[in-house]
Amino acid sequence: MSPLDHYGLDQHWLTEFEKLSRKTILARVVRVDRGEFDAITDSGIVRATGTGICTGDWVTLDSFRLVATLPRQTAIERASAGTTSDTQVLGANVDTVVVTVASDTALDLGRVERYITLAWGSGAVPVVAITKADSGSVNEELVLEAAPGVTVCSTSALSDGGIDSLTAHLHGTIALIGPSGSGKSTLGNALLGGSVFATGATRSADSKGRHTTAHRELVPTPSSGLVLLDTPGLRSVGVQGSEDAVASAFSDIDELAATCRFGDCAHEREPGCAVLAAVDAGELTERRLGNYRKLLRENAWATSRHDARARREKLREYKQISKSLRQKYAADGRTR
Ligand SMILES: Nc1nc2c(ncn2[C@@H]2O[C@H](COP(=O)(O)OP(=O)(O)OP(=O)(O)O)[C@@H](O)[C@H]2O)c(=O)[nH]1
Ligand SMILES: [Zn+2]
Repeated sequence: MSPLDHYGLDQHWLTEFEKLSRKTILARVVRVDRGEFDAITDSGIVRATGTGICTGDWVTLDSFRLVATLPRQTAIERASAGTTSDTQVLGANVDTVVVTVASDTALDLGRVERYITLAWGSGAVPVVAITKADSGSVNEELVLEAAPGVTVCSTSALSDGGIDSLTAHLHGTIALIGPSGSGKSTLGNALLGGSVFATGATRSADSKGRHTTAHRELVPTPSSGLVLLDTPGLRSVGVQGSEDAVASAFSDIDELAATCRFGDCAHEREPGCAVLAAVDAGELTERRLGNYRKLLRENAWATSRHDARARREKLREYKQISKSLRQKYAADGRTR
């Protein structure tokens, strides 16, 4: 058996690889540092050079240099905070995104919805894991308001509670995402059956947690055939570029909207609005509808900002071309 088999190698990647040059070797990116990365190959972990890749990517190498990145099947991308319109890829080729929600922290349903939107937007399937079920009051029923149609499992890494039933819902490459201190690394270790990821003691006063996972690293589980990707706690999660992801995360509202009287109903005050009727009937909370609108707005804004940047880059390119053409004509003029 090749080490790659433990890192999620399947027929899809073999087929993709066969389309490329046979002189290279197939590898999967396990960990990325500045300009360098660790990758697993047929003959174990190697250190290679290259940029533009992220943990989870399938790549080809030639003498420890990156040659090509195979097309990503999924990518967890978040809009980075601040004024740029850059996105940050947190992990590639992830099959299941486990969103961790700590039972001992005040439940923030809006944040859960945000993470679930991020997960659907990646192309992977989200699963919610309530962590620290041994100490806290957040339960599955409470979380389901923010996650209709999504599997929600209560777990405790201390007592091993719920780990097996969570594992039953996982397949392939798993990414753990959630706020700092929400128990991602501890859950990851429980899934691995050992201590691989560094865990941190939370500051008990505010339960905010210190950042303990500095690197995103792929680790195969010995028994269940899963590959785990631990991510650092995220302070902010911007969503962008995917109205479909918002529609998936809010499938209940999406389904209601299909039965509104007007096809272009904005669910503000239109007659025959099924969404507002559901709010009136107590079937949908104002909070959830409000967050749905907010994520749609944020998504539209990020997309337009992205388009504006693309236009600026195009313009800069044209200016560069016309400048070099002017120089060329000027030079031609002199020699003529
Ligand atoms: N009681 C209890 N405590 C837990 C459980 N899981 C995690 N903790 C504690 O919660 C704290 C944070 O856990 P981590 O696993 O480090 O959290 P994290 O999400 O990986 O944090 P970052 O790496 O900072 O993003 C640690 O003190 C853990 O011991 C659990 O099931 N029960
Ligand atoms: Zn409506």
